[in-house]
Amino acid sequence: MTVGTEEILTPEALEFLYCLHEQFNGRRKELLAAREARQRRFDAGEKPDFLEETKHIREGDWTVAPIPPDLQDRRVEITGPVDRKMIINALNSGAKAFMADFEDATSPTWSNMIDGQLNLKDAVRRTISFEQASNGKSYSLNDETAVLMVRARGLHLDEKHIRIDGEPIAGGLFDFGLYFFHNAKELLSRGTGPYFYLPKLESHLEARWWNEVFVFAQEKLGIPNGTIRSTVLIETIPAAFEMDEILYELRDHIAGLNCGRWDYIFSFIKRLRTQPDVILPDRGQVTMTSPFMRAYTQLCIQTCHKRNAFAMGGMAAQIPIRNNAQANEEAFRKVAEDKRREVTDGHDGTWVAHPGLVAVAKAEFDAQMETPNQVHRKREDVNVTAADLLEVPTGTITEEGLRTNCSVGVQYIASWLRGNGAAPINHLMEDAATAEISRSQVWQWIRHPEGKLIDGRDINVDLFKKVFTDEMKKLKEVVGEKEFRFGKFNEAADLFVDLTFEDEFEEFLTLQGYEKLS
Ligand SMILES: CC(=O)SCCNC(=O)CCNC(=O)[C@H](O)C(C)(C)COP(=O)(O)OP(=O)(O)OC[C@H]1O[C@@H](n2cnc3c(N)ncnc32)[C@H](O)[C@@H]1OP(=O)(O)O
Ligand SMILES: O=CC(=O)O
Ligand SMILES: [Mg+2]
Repeated sequence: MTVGTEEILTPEALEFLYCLHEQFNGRRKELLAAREARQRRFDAGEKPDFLEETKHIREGDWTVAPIPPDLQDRRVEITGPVDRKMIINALNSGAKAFMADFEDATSPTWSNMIDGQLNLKDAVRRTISFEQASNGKSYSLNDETAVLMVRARGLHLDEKHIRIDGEPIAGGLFDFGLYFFHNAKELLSRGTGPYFYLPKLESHLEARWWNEVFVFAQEKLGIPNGTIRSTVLIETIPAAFEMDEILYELRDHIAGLNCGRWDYIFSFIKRLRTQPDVILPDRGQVTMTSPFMRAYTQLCIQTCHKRNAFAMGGMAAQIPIRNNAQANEEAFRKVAEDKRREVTDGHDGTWVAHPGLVAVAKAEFDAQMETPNQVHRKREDVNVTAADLLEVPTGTITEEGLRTNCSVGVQYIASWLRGNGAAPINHLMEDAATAEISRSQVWQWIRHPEGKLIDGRDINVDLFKKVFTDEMKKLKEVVGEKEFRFGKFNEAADLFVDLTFEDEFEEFLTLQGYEKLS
């Protein structure tokens, strides 16, 4: 048993999880089935669009409940896995908030899940500390720390280690339920609150589900309704058409929306993958200045500010590069440029992946945002249509792009299978969302009639096999035979190939990956 399990899975906490599962798992399964049904409609050629039946909400005059004082200024939020040392580093980083991540940045092994809950429990009580065995360095919290927020797993993921009447509990209910159960009252006594990030929502009905979970959980613990505050990631293409509705459903429990750019690109590919006019160029060519990405971020800002909610920016992939000052400077320049664009557009804050980037992002926001947020900038000048959100980015597919997708995808999956959900690869932050882009591009390029390299060669199974074999050979040379064998690279390569060859597109690589995790 993982050390500390008894402290987290107390009889009372298990009873709480049981109640959440009983109340909400049935509806979760219906919502997942609704995603599948919608996919079939997209496969038949339907385009995502604003919903007719919720027009009154989009056109209505309403705002979300006032946002708590400690969430008013979120100009820089750091994100990271629920690892003990990283939690301390993130809370001490100088960022206004820290999103502790059970989703994209975490491989959901049982020990990661239990340790993560223990670490967060200690962090909330400020008793968290860490000794690094390799260099004897000690870690503890500074007097002033970031506001803690927790991202629970998405609706699609199960937590297979807790089964109720033979069924696994939802990963998201497990993460939310345990963090809330153990910490909500403590957080309130310390003048803050139970704050969450909600990932990968595809509709306002999913937001309604989360709202019902919150209402139920607060009542069960005797905590006032409206205490929980969540920030919903707009990181799927269907959700971009339901931003008002998502805010509306969660209006008593919302703090804002966040533009989760990497999953958004993945979702665009995944949901529209069979449509003849939809094919994306190399991953490196799809940027935040691509018109469809600008349309979505601008609409998010306008929608949030109209409802007095915050519009958070996203994650630039660059991270500090040690031992190469010039490359490091270039990485910082790119992050600064990204953050400058976000604050100029009207975002109220942004994400960074690394403590070394807090100052870079803060400088850009400080320079242009004198107030704690800029919710007063209503951006009434923005006029985004469905066609703008669906504008397919132009560019080219190169052999290099195909090779990078294979290599980076396998390197990330190997890391995830080893229990690390975020990894530095080619000096960029890679996590579950970025890896999904890589493998979904390869899947689509092989099958799409326009799946051709810039030199006219067809991207087919033979080309993929050749490129993939080459890339695995190169990887083996770089990491070494032994590391390749024992570092889960073979398993990762097998999974990448399986996902690529399955005609029925797998919704998330982490679903098959999870079967291989302990
Ligand atoms: C698409 C999305 O969902 S984005 C959000 C999800 N993704 C993430 O949260 C990624 C977060 N970032 C990370 O996990 C890491 O920065 C990585 C994996 C990208 C790079 O990690 P590393 O190569 O180990 O970073 P590096 O060696 O430069 O770290 C230096 C120090 O900073 C710390 N550090 C790095 N990133 C973080 C972080 N996000 N939070 C807290 N501490 C961090 C390290 O623990 C290390 O501390 P130490 O000096 O006390 O030992
Ligand atoms: O969760 C964030 C993203 O970009 O995906
Ligand atoms: Mg994401």
